[in-house]
Amino acid sequence: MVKKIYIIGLGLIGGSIALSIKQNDPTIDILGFDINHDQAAMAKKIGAIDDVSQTLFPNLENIDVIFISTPVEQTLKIISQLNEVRLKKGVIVTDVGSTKGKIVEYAEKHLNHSIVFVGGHPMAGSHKSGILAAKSHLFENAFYILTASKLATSEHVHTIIQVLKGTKANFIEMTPSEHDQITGVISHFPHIVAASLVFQAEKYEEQFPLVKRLAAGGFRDITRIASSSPAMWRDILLHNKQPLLQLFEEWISEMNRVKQFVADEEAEELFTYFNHAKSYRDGLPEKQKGAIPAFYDLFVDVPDYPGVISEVTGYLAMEEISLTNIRIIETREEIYGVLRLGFQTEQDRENAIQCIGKYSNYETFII
Ligand SMILES: NC(=O)C1=CN([C@@H]2O[C@H](COP(=O)(O)OP(=O)(O)OC[C@H]3O[C@@H](n4cnc5c(N)ncnc54)[C@H](O)[C@@H]3O)[C@@H](O)[C@H]2O)C=CC1
Ligand SMILES: O=C(O)C(=O)Cc1ccc(O)cc1
Repeated sequence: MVKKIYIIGLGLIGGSIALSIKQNDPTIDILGFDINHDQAAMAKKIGAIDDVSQTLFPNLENIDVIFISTPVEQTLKIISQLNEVRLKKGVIVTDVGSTKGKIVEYAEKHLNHSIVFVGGHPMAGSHKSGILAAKSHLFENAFYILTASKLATSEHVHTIIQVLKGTKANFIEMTPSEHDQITGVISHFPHIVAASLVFQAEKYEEQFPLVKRLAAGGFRDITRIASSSPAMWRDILLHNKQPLLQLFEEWISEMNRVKQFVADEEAEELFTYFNHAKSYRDGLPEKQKGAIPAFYDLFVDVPDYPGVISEVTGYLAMEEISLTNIRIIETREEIYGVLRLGFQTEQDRENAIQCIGKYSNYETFII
């Protein structure tokens, strides 16, 4: 039975895990540490953890499970020191890193046999960092991948699943190599593409200063993840080198294929290209959160006067509906403006439609 947990790294993911564990079982005692003391203090203030440790390795002899939720290079450094620490025999150590191969291999090679390592990766998150972005429901409906090390039994894996029950995630087991290839294609490589599109636009801005002002809508959507933590993504790319090198090759040859269609004005091939992409994408599961989560957007036609944003957000606050994003779309010059509101879940968006309809006559629509 898990009673005491230690969380190292109290940012977006460590904080969200702490909140979900606490919400599900307040009797579990959570001790936390972060090299950034303000993050740790804030984690305690918002009730994510019970106590802050002032050092990385305080007395941990009564800790049942240790979560390492730091950037992946830091995770390796922390694992490398665990053998020197007095820990409970059979303690389970798990992590949340976006890569698994290097971490699990390192843990298997270096940890003594009284420490059981189970790799973990919640496949949801955000481009935001830090404890203030943490949410107890961040992983609801998302996949949470577990990659057991050689020493871990199904009982150890089950213990981690039990501890993380409050995340309401869908747990799935795979090998570290499967994990790294899959996340390479659906998460890591798309981050590289997003950043490269931003570079391309920035270069064009020298010649066409309007680029920045016109880069709204689709461009913002496809490049949102380029706003993620640079240090975190640097480490992820360095950890997942081989699968990513393979993906670069495949991507470049795919770009060359499409480039040729354009050069040769192959209308039919271009139609087939987009049509195939559309039908595959349209078939992706919608309700499940993926590594790159969907945000549920709602558009509201509002009159263009000062205070209208606080009016609408005030209605949502009255009904305790949380927003993840808010933006005014300024491309129209008529009397009405459009407010784009982002929600974490489809249910929140549905509640917002009802709420705005109840308090105002503003028209809401979904695209
Ligand atoms: N951001 C995301 O959407 C997701 C991130 N991940 C993984 O989760 C891990 C953490 O990412 P985030 O929570 O997003 O980052 P974050 O930047 O919000 O939090 C990381 C925290 O770790 C602390 N930290 C760094 N080095 C430390 C050390 N040596 N000892 C103690 N604390 C240390 C930082 O001060 C920071 O508070 C990364 O490995 C990342 O790959 C996994 C899923 C989603
Ligand atoms: O912001 C986004 O959409 C992300 O891509 C979140 C994310 C970041 C890292 C992960 O390992 C998993 C999910």
